[in-house]
Amino acid sequence: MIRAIVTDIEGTTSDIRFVHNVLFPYARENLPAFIKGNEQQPAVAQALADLRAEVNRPDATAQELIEVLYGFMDEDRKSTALKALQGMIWRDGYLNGSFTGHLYADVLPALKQWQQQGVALYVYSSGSVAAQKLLFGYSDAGDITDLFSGYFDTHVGAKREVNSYRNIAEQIALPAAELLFLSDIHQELDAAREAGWNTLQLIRGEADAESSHRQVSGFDQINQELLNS
Ligand SMILES: CSCCC(=O)C(=O)COP(=O)(O)O
Ligand SMILES: [Mg+2]
Repeated sequence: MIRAIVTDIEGTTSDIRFVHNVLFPYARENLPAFIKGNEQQPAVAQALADLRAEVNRPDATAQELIEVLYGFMDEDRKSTALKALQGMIWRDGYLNGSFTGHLYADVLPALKQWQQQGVALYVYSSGSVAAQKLLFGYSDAGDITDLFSGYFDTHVGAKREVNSYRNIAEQIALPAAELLFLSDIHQELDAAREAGWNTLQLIRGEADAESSHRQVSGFDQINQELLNS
């Protein structure tokens, strides 16, 4: 019996094109001005210190770190420091109405139904917890953050590592066999399954022939039978 569902965002609740064509370019364009204008702010200073440690360059200047961050963005590196800074930059974009967080049409009705059935809902994304709360707080359907009981980011570990799912299960305080992870990426689902979790793959676009996970094309296909099986 599934007692908690943990969902990925990009490619699962939300269109990958929203992340790659709207969020990422917005962070890119605003990065230099944001760093230069805010580098003394404690949260920004902490992220820059984490980045210096990550690249083992303790004396790197803000300008040098901006170059590092552009390199990370080019390779879509899931660096915790980069993700923290992107989330801070996106905040302005959500607040000034530049965009709202994309949600597939099948997501909100399913989340509401699962919550009413007593299934606890969580988010796990490489995007920072702050960025996750912004996306769901300023979503196409308004603020839906009250649907979720908790949020996890790379502070619990990377999404393709088994230990990350062990850490999440420990924090949710449920056995892995009662947890379901929803993601579009089979390598993430492989890691969750190795940790004992149930898995379902969202196929929002192209088929994934290399996956051994059960697949659905939307949250509306995740019915009671699937949750109980
Ligand atoms: C909070 S939405 C932005 C997601 C993000 O920054 C990202 O890198 C998506 O990575 P994921 O591993 O969650 O697919
Ligand atoms: Mg994804």
